[in-house]
Amino acid sequence: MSYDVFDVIIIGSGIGALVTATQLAVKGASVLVLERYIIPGGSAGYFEREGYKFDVGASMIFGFGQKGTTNLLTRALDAVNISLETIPDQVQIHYHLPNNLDVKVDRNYQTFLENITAYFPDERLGIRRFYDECWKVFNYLNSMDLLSLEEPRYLLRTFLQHPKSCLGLAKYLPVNAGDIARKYIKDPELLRFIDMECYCWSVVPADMTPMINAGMVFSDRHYGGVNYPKGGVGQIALSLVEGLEKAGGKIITSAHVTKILLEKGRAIGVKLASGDVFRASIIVSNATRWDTFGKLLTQEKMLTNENQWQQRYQKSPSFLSLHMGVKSDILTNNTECHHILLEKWEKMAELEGTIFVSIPTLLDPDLAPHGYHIIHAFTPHWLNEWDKLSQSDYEARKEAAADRIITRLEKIFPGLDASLDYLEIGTPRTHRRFLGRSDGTYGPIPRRKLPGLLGMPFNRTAVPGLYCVGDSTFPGQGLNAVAFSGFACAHRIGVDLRLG
Ligand SMILES: NC(=O)c1ccc[n+]([C@@H]2O[C@H](COP(=O)([O-])OP(=O)(O)OC[C@H]3O[C@@H](n4cnc5c(N)ncnc54)[C@H](O)[C@@H]3O)[C@@H](O)[C@H]2O)c1
Ligand SMILES: CC(C)=CCC/C(C)=C/C=C\C(C)=C/C=C/C(C)=C/C=C/C=C(C)/C=C/C=C(C)/C=C/C=C(\C)CCC=C(C)C
Repeated sequence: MSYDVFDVIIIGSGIGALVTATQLAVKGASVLVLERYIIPGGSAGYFEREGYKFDVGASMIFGFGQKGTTNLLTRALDAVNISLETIPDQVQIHYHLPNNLDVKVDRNYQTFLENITAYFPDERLGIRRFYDECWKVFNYLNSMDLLSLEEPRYLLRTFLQHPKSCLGLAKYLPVNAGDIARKYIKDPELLRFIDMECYCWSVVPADMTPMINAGMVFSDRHYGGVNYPKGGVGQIALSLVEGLEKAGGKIITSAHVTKILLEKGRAIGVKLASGDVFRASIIVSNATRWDTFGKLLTQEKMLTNENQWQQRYQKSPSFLSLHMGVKSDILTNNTECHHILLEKWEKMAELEGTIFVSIPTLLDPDLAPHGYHIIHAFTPHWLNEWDKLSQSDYEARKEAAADRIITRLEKIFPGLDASLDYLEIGTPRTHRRFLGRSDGTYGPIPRRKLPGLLGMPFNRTAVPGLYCVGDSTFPGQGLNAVAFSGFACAHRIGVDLRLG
């Protein structure tokens, strides 16, 4: 048993955690990050097999722009004097949708508008108005420093400096993207396209997707753009850890926190599976809310406000992931890095409905052996389909699911099956085991239509001394979103600890 004392202990090392840790370390706090897995990064981690370097999650990275204030990954690395080489992606997504709706979302805004308008010429004005309104939200965000909305002096200062942006954002906080889309667009097929535009990163349709997040994604892809870190997504976490250590912070991997310790109701430390105990003035959990309040805090009664939150939000499904190494000659010259495949609109949000595809080697060929590409295909799946199976049933189910997905992908990548060199199949069980996420969930989604982002909790919790960071906090899923949550968390803690 050890009794080291820190200013801040952070449970987990996802991007939300590492942004919090680096921000606090450069402010002079003594920070300890405890990660249960063998490497940092969480959903933004990687693994290597037979010469391939696979990203655990998708490879579509926002937040690496060079201008404005919303480029939060660039800013987080800048703060610890690190810059990462990134490779611009000219097309955010190539959609392969029902009724031969085949649309590329180009980095250039006008080109994208023309691509979609070609399918819906009667909706030219509505399309323009919807996406322009998204720009309005983005421009408000991109005009101000993005810090803790729980810090009154920051709110006042920001309001005095940017009253129009603050009032504008306050107006959009309770709004969902579907409300705005239906104001301008009538064509049901086009509204379904907007649903898919939201679903493919928020995993809910437009009516349940907060307008602030839609404003970020639908505009930043044409502003800072989608940029891939050279060496793979895992480089982001490795670089943040390098910066953390340079700034005096510490990380321990293979350190599984099993309990948050309370004294007179205040969080004062953590206990590890090894029995080791660490103490700190402040504890931050990067685990999901279900894990933090259901497992790490061993109170008999769930806190009332967490209970209320769980009545509003539920766990999204997890994913079935196919990490494939394929011969490069099956991809034609104009193949894009990211694809969405859906054959029937009504199946969009169903199990195995939408297939997401990332081919990061089109941007960074060094991630695979010469002459080969990585294709990562994933599709929503629930844990209960995979739990409590014998090993042989589990393997057989994985093979059958992979066959179904590969057969469907043959439509956009003819010859895929025959060109397979390597295949690793991840299930919701894999996500639960390696990411420590309850049921392997991708994150919280509204149970029903909610007022935009108003119901998402900030970083402080009802337990004094305990904060949360990551996709269980405002503004939710996405690397740039959890980076915001990290900036906000560190800002609030910095004020609470009176750091300079
Ligand atoms: N844009 C993309 O393509 C992309 C790709 C990957 C991930 N993502 C996003 O990343 C987001 C997740 O980031 P995040 O910061 O919320 O966290 P995360 O889930 O990625 O990381 C949490 C970390 O905490 C660790 N952990 C959990 N319980 C622990 C315990 N008890 N003790 C010690 N360690 C523990 C896990 O091992 C994991 O490393 C997701 O919302 C997803 O949208 C996006
Ligand atoms: C002062 C007063 C009076 C009022 C204050 C009002 C105010 C200042 C409000 C401020 C609100 C703020 C600051 C909000 C900030 C919101 C942010 C930063 C939101 C960021 C969102 C980022 C998102 C949603 C990023 C998502 C990214 C992606 C791509 C996620 C995942 C993608 C996949 C899993 C799919 C990949 C797809 C394929 C095809 C492989």
